[in-house]
Amino acid sequence: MTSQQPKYEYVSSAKLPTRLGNFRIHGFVEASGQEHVALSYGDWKESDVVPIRIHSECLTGDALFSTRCDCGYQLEKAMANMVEKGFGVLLYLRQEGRGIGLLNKIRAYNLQDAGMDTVEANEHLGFDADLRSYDICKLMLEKLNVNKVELMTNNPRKVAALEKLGVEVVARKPIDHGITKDNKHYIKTKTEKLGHAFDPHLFKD
Ligand SMILES: Nc1nc2c(ncn2[C@@H]2O[C@H](COP(=O)(O)OP(=O)(O)OP(=O)(O)O)[C@@H](O)[C@H]2O)c(=O)[nH]1
Repeated sequence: MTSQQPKYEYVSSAKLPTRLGNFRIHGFVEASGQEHVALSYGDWKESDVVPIRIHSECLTGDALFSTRCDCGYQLEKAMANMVEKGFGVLLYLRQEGRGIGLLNKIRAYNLQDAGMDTVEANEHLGFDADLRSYDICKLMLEKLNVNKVELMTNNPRKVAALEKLGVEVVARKPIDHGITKDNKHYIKTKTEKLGHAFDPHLFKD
């Protein structure tokens, strides 16, 4: 009998003091070699509903303070919410640019500056609007002893993906954070074309 190689593996964890509080970082790897991390804050019981954020990598927004998108604002707000609540988990997935990668995202920025929206720009480059997978989240949550979640997101695809994986999503917590003059159009497109649950009044001038 041949043993099947696991698709995802837990690797290691360590303390991660941050500007927002003392987290722990947990490393995971896919069979393809793609690395991902989870951050945990505080402690919880198996029966607790744990506030979580599933965040896809956005180097420009998360690390370089870009205001073209709302990513960096949401990341910070989600981590701050966990500290305020006393516990929580961030699943940080390395799927940059909704899966098209950093350099294609930069190409897409140029197309957006020339008048396309974020979905049209992806399509122009030959990609679907959203190429992400959330399958690894199941192993990450199991490893962290999380059974029931309150998911911080405006993206209905994330809720559906978790439910399909058998994770109990007790509630969705909206994260309408970080709307700027630079990203208003981007967020409006996510709402109109990708089904994100933003309140339309947020886009009014
Ligand atoms: N293709 C493309 N991707 C972008 C652009 N701006 C940001 N992104 C990517 O969009 C993704 C945003 O992911 P998340 O922060 O998980 O959020 P979301 O799917 O928008 O949903 P929320 O949970 O509601 O925030 C990241 O992978 C970013 O790199 C863009 O202009 N074009």
